[in-house]
Amino acid sequence: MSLLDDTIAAIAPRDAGAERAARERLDRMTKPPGSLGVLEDVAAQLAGTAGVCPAPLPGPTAVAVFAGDHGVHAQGVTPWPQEVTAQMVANFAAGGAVVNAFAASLGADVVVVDVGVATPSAPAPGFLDRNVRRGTADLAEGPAMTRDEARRAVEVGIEVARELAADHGCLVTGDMGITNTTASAALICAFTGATPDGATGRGTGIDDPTLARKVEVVTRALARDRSTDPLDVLAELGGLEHAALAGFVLGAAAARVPVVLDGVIAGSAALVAAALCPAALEHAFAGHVSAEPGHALALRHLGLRPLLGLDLRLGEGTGALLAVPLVTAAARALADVATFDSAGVTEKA
Ligand SMILES: Cc1cc2ncn([C@H]3O[C@H](COP(=O)(O)O)[C@@H](O)[C@H]3O)c2cc1C
Ligand SMILES: O=C(O)c1cccnc1
Repeated sequence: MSLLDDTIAAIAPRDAGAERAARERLDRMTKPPGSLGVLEDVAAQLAGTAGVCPAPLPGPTAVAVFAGDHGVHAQGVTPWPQEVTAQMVANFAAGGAVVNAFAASLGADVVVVDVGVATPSAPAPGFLDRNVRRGTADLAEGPAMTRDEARRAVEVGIEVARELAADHGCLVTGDMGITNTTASAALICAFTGATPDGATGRGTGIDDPTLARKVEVVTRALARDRSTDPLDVLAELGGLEHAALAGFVLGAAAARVPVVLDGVIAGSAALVAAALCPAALEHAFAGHVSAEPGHALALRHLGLRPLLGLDLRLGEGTGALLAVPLVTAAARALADVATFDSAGVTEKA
């Protein structure tokens, strides 16, 4: 069996008993039942993933930033040059990007993974060279990659999740890849049935003619015949970082470590993971909903409620990192808060 098959076979749904115990404890805690709203769902989910109530605090935290380049850049769907991907990889490794600042504010580790960047990067602490291919082919013209490349990039994500899960209790998705919102839109349309017009957004902030071109590119890619097999759809329309992110979600679920998803790139990759193994998403949180319109469509399809809505449209893992304190707070409340009995507080009549 391949690493991908083994990983899917190892993924189990959340533990219903631990989750029930969490719900019962949340109702006995010194607060009106239900008063923590969505954080009660977060706490119960954490217990279900850990298989024990209360769940251990979900830390330390690591964000994995998967980087890749895209042949569809040739279609003029972004004003940014492709070399910005490799330049930002160097910036992440030097600690100079927004993701580094947000991670530092949490004490989270940042790992940068070249899974598909067009040019090699210099070795650096926290940088992993797991390049599968130096950028995808142009998805407007034909398949972005082969099925074998897609599977190998998925397995990079699984391996990174497995390595990080050995000494982290909370995993966070990050991405870098100029033009990757185009591939994200194509994946979202393919998996949810959304229209290119509805799922395609302005990415880094493009003008109207560029947006029209981007919608046309996504429409053209989707018009090709393709199989419905999730790996084939990924190979046809996705990016190498999307593939690795799908694997990262699967690997976290197999290791029973909660994973917090970032924006539209992670959301589209999570659709691939869910198509390969629906139970994997039981262990995921949507950190936020980004300004990219396809992201809300992906989350709705996945049945995930975003923890934050801040109109972010950056990626890198930034929105997901901002949600980590909410996940930690939910876990701490479940673990620490007294019950009516233990605190001697009288319950409602
Ligand atoms: C300097 C810079 C830093 C970034 N960090 C994340 N992204 C984000 O923007 C890109 C996707 O947008 P599009 O599809 O429009 O190219 C991805 O690299 C994503 O991570 C960045 C983009 C830029 C320019
Ligand atoms: O949703 C995101 O994370 C996003 C949106 C625009 C550009 N880059 C990332």
